Amino acid sequence: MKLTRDKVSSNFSEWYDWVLSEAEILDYGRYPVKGMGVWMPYGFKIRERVLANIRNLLNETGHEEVLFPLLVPETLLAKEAEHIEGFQGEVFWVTKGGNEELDVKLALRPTSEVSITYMENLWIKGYTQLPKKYYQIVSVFRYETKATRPLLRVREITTFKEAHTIHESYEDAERQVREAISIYKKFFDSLGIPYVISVRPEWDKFAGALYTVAFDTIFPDGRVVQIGTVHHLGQNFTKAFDMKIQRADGSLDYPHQTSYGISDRAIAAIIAIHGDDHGAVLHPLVAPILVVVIPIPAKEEGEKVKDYARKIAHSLNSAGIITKIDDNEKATPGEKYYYWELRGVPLRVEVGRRELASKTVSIKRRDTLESKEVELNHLIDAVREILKQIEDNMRTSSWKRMKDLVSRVDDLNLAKSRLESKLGIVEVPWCGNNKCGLKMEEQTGGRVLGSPYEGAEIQGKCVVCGSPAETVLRIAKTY
Ligand SMILES: Nc1ncnc2c1ncn2[C@@H]1O[C@H](COS(=O)(=O)NC(=O)[C@@H](N)CS)[C@@H](O)[C@H]1O
Repeated sequence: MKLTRDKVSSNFSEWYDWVLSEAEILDYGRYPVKGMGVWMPYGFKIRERVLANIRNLLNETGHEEVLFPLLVPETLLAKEAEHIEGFQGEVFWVTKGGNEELDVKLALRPTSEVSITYMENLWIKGYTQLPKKYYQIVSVFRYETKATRPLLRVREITTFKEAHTIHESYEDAERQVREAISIYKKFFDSLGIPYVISVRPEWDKFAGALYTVAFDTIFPDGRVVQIGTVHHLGQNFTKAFDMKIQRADGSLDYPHQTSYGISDRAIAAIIAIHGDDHGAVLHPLVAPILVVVIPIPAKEEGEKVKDYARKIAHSLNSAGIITKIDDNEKATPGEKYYYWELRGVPLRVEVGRRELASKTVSIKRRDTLESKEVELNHLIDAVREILKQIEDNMRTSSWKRMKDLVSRVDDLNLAKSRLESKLGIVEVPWCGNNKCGLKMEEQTGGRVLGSPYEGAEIQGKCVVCGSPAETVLRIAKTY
């Protein structure tokens, strides 16, 4: 399937499904429950490496991993009015145990604010225990009624990395929002995934939040995907649970909370944004195999070539560079190239009689498909250096591709036509009035992502009402 990566291509969706199934990452659409797929061994290893990455970032910033029950009683979920209202249509309910009707129906958690606040109310009595930063990496369930898509819009999110924090003051929770944003920046930067950070509009914040800050990225088809969100919850949930703590000045008050989460969409972004015509291009940080060694069969000296290949694989593995040798007799080198390129292995080492004779190896990069000859005794350093170059190249090229799809326009019709032709994100001057913001969605057919979390240059006139702009609003076609 020919797919030009840089053109905003309509068959991105087919490419995406093709890579996930052909590379045996995820078997999606065949398991007999809509919106749920099966992680296959290779994909499961990618998933484990992504989770290890976010775990490290959370653990080194004082977050403590916990594990809450999957089932949430309706009485808890209903505590925070806006929250239950927002999730009402998205909850899977358990209503029976064996042959008995349950007296209180139980939700499969769609997210865990109410479960965590309920238990914090038992655990936390005073400000000396604060702040607390918990997180869990669990499955959450949402009865999505729009078309489901593997990893992007599923009914079981299997890698929901949700963090929940609690603080003595609004300001300390605000500081935590900033910390969460810097953690998510590090996470996406380490994977070379580009993003814009926006404060979601009032009408599109998380149900139960004071405000929501979201990370959005642009997929190769030009559509925008929300890949992470950070919410300041204020006292909404602690008031709903009547949870008061003793403050430093001795007064009793409701503590303030935040929550933030990244779902399977992070893996969807790694596959979609870095992939190419040959399949996945895996980031070295999450690739289950970093180097595949392929011996080129030779009539004479065939055994020597294989020994040479085995020696190379052994020295790379001993240096901690996960390497696999593909000495499958039944496949030709060309078939092996196709097989491992589809799976996005960052480096391929080809060794034949020529390399044996000259004590060199030929290294082929998966990201640029460039080859280079390397002396055997420089192999380890060369591989390490090239893996670093791959990381840098993946990040810079994906940021450039995204930046080319973000444009500033000062006219609503131009914004509409831009979204229809190029998709991506348009930024228009905005007076800050929600009425004007909603009008922009109506008139462009796009969705308002919100205003830049940081660094908006404020100039021009609101494209709807003409009054002086306070900031810009980002509009896009989203998943
Ligand atoms: N059906 C879905 N499939 C895949 N990812 C989803 C789905 N619904 C939401 N997400 C992702 O999950 C992230 C967090 O979800 S959320 O509703 O915005 N926020 C929360 O649930 C908060 N409790 C923070 S953990 C979103 O940013 C979005 O990227």
